[in-house]
Amino acid sequence: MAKTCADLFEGFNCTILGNPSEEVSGIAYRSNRVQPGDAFFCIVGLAVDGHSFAQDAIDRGAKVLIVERKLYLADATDVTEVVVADSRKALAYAAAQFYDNPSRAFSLVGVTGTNGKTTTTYLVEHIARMAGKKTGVIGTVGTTIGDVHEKSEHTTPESSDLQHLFARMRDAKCDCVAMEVSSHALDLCRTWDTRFSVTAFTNLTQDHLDYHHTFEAYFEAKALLFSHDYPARRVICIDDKWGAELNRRCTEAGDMVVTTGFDESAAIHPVKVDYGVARTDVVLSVRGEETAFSYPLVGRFNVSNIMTAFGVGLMLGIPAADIAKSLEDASPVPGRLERVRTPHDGGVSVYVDYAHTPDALEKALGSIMALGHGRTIVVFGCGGNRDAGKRPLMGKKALAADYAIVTSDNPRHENPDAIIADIVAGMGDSQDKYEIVPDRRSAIRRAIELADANTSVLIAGKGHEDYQLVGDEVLSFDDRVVAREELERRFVGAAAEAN
Ligand SMILES: CC(=O)N[C@H]1[C@@H](OP(=O)(O)OP(=O)(O)OC[C@H]2O[C@@H](n3ccc(=O)[nH]c3=O)[C@H](O)[C@@H]2O)O[C@H](CO)[C@@H](O)[C@@H]1O[C@H](C)C(=O)N[C@@H](C)C(=O)N[C@H](CCC(=O)O)C(=O)O
Ligand SMILES: Nc1ncnc2c1ncn2[C@@H]1O[C@H](COP(=O)(O)OP(=O)(O)OP(=O)(O)O)[C@@H](O)[C@H]1O
Ligand SMILES: N[C@H](CCC[C@H](N)C(=O)O)C(=O)O
Ligand SMILES: [Mg+2]
Repeated sequence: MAKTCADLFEGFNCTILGNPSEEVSGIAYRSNRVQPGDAFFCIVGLAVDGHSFAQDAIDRGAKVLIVERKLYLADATDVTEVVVADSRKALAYAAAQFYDNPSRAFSLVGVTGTNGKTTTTYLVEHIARMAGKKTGVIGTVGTTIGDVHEKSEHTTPESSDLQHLFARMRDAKCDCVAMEVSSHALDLCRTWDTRFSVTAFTNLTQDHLDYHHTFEAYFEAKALLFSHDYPARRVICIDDKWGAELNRRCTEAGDMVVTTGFDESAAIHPVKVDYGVARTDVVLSVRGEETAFSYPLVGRFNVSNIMTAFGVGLMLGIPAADIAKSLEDASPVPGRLERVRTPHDGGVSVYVDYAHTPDALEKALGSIMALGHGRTIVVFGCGGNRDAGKRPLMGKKALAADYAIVTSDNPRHENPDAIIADIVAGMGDSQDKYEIVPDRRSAIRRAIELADANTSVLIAGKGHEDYQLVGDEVLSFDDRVVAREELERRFVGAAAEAN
C-alpha cells in the first residue's frame, strides 16, 4: 500500500511543513538517484552537505524533502519539507516504515568486531541453513538471499538500502539473516531502527582510527549494537579487554549473554584443539558440556569464530549436537586463508587472506607458520585513504615471516610509494628481511620465484576482492587468479624447459 509522508514519520519527532498526505513512492539519499515521487533525505555528510542537492532532487521529481534546517525553496511551493533533528536517523526510521519493518520478519543476527565478522556470519548462515532455515547474509563479500549472491558496495549498507534488502529477504521468506555490522554503520545510524534477535562481538584491535580517532570511540561505536533490543541475546568473545567490558555492561543490563574465549571462564571455550592443514579438530566446553567435532577451517583465530558462531546457534535455539554436526562441513569463506590450487604449483603452498589489520596479519601469519610448511614469505600492502596508523604496525607484524615483500593494496587516492614508506617505517633496520615491489602482480611473481616446495606464501590484504582501486579507477585484479597464473608461469615454464 502506498505510504504517505505522515505514515513514514508516525511516532518520529519532526515537523511536517506542507502536505502530510503527500504520497511517497521511494526513499532517496543520493540526488542523482532520485525518481519522481521520492522523498529525498538531505544529510549533512563528512564530505558535503546534502542540503545543497535539494534543488537537484526536486528537479528530478522529489516531492518531499527531509531537512535539518528549513529550506523553503522559492519555486518549490508544492514540495513538503519535514524538519528533523538528525536526517540519518530519520532516513533509517522512515525506510523501516516504508518497507513495513522488515527486520521483524526473521531472526536477525548482527556481528561486529574488528576481525572475524565475515567468517562468523558465514558460519552462522551455515548452521541456520543446516537447521532447515532459509537464510540470508549481508556483508563484505556481498549479499546472499537463499542461494542467490549479489555484490555490495559496503560491508553494512546505508540504512534505506539495508531496509530494502531486508524487505527482499522477507519477501523471499528468509527465516534467519546473518549480517556484519561495521563500526562506520553503527556510528552513521545505518542499523538504527533495525531489530536484532542476537548480536555478537568478535574482538577489537587497531583499525579505522582515521574515522573514530581513539580506541575508546571505536569501541563505543561497536557497543551501540549491544545497547538496545528486547529480548537482548548477546554472544561476546571475552579474549580482549573490550569484550570483557562489553560483557560486564550487558550482564549488568540483564541481557542474556553467552561468553566465548580461550580462557576457561568463558561459557564456550576449547578443551582441546588439533590444528590440521585442512581441518581442525576441537573439543569445546559448551556451558559445561563437552562437544567434540571437526571443521574444514584452519588457524587458531578460526577457533574463536567457530565458538562465536556456536554461541549464536545456541541463542537461535539450535541444539548443540546439531550445531556441532553442521560445522563438520562448513564451507570455507572466500579469500580467508584460501589455498590457491593449480596442478603446477611446484609444491609451493600459496594462501590468499583478507588480513588488513595488524592483528589479522599476525594471526594469519601465525596460523600458516603453525601448519609447518617450512619457510614463509608474506606479500602485503595497506589501503590508501584508510587508517594510516596501522601501516607501520603491519610492517612490524610482517617481520614474523621469514621474508616480506611490501607492495600496494588499494592505493585509492594516495601515492603508493608513500603508503609503502609508512609501512616500512615500522620495519626498523631489518632491510635483509624484506624488499619493496610496488606493483602487486610483480610482488606476487617475486614471492613465487623465491619459493620452493618447503615454502608457503601468504598474500594478504585483498582476500576475495577481484579489483584494485587506483585513483578513481577500478582495475581488474584478483590475488587468487594472479597467484595461479604466476605459479603456472614459473612451474609449467620450468617443466617445459626441462623437457
Ligand atoms: C565514512 C563513511 O562511511 N562515509 C559514508 C557516508 O558519507 P558522508 O556522510 O561523508 O556523505 P557525503 O559524501 O558527505 O554526502 C552527504 C550526502 O549528500 C549526498 N550527495 C552527495 C553528492 C551528490 O552529488 N548528491 C548527493 O545527494 C550523499 O548521498 C549523502 O547523503 O555516507 C555515504 C552515503 O551512504 C557513504 O557512501 C560513505 O561511505 C564512504 C564512501 C566509505 O568509503 N565508507 C567506508 C569507509 C565504509 O563505510 N566502510 C565500512 C566497512 C568498514 C569495515 O571493514 O569494518 C562499511 O560498512 O562498508
Ligand atoms: N577472530 C579473528 N581474530 C583475529 N583475526 C581474524 C579473526 N577472524 C579472521 N581474522 C583475520 O581477519 C581477516 C578478515 O576476516 P573477516 O573477513 O572474517 O573479518 P571482518 O571482520 O569481516 O573484516 P572486515 O572489517 O574487512 O569486514 C581474515 O582474513 C583473517 O586474517
Ligand atoms: N573493509 C575494509 C577493507 C579493507 C581492505 C583492504 N584491501 C583496503 O582496501 O584497505 C575497510 O574498508 O577498511
Ligand atoms: Mg567483513
